[in-house]
Amino acid sequence: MENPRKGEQAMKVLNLYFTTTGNTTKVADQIAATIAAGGHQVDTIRITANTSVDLLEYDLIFVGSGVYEWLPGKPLRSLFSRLRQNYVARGEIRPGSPLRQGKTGVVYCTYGGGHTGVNEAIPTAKYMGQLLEHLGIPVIAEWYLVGEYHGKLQRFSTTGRLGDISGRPNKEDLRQLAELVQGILKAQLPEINS
Ligand SMILES: Cc1cc2nc3c(=O)[nH]c(=O)nc-3n(C[C@H](O)[C@H](O)[C@H](O)COP(=O)(O)O)c2cc1C
Repeated sequence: MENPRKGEQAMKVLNLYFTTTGNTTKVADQIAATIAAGGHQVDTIRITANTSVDLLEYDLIFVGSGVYEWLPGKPLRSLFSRLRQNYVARGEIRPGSPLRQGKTGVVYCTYGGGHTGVNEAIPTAKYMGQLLEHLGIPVIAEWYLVGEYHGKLQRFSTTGRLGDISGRPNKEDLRQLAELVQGILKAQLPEINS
């Protein structure tokens, strides 16, 4: 685990996510735990209709959602639409989207892939990444985690393109996720590894 060195500033991390059936919560919880164990401050926010947040207050931003009809959930899309308008009004989204030094984004989704596999999740990750990139925050990773279907669509958990995805994300998925998060933390503090 990469802890910030003594005297080195811990990062301020945003862990913003949307879920309807709980799979993405498991992922967001693992991200939060891994970041906190790395000695950084993390704000975890589950998006609802009333969520407000300023992405520009953070050094490192994780945004995640389940995939619903190929896109993030509506509350996330509404939030991103409000934020985009707000940042345009504040002059924070500029032509050419100049890069902001010291800011980094990661987007991820949990998806069932019942019809076309990961292809139906890609629009979700790309959608979420665009607000960050418009703000000049580079998206350095897109993660696609398999998430079982709950409720009426449950049968797709065993009959879809990805085979039997019951119980996912499972322990092993979350273990691998923690390694990916550690890799992102390492990438933010390269001097520690030199
Ligand atoms: C109403 C609904 C629509 C869904 N649509 C898609 C879809 O278009 N593509 C896909 O890959 N998975 C789809 N899924 C599966 C979910 O993306 C997957 O189970 C995800 O992990 C759900 O995240 P959550 O539990 O955090 O809400 C859908 C699930 C539901 C309940």
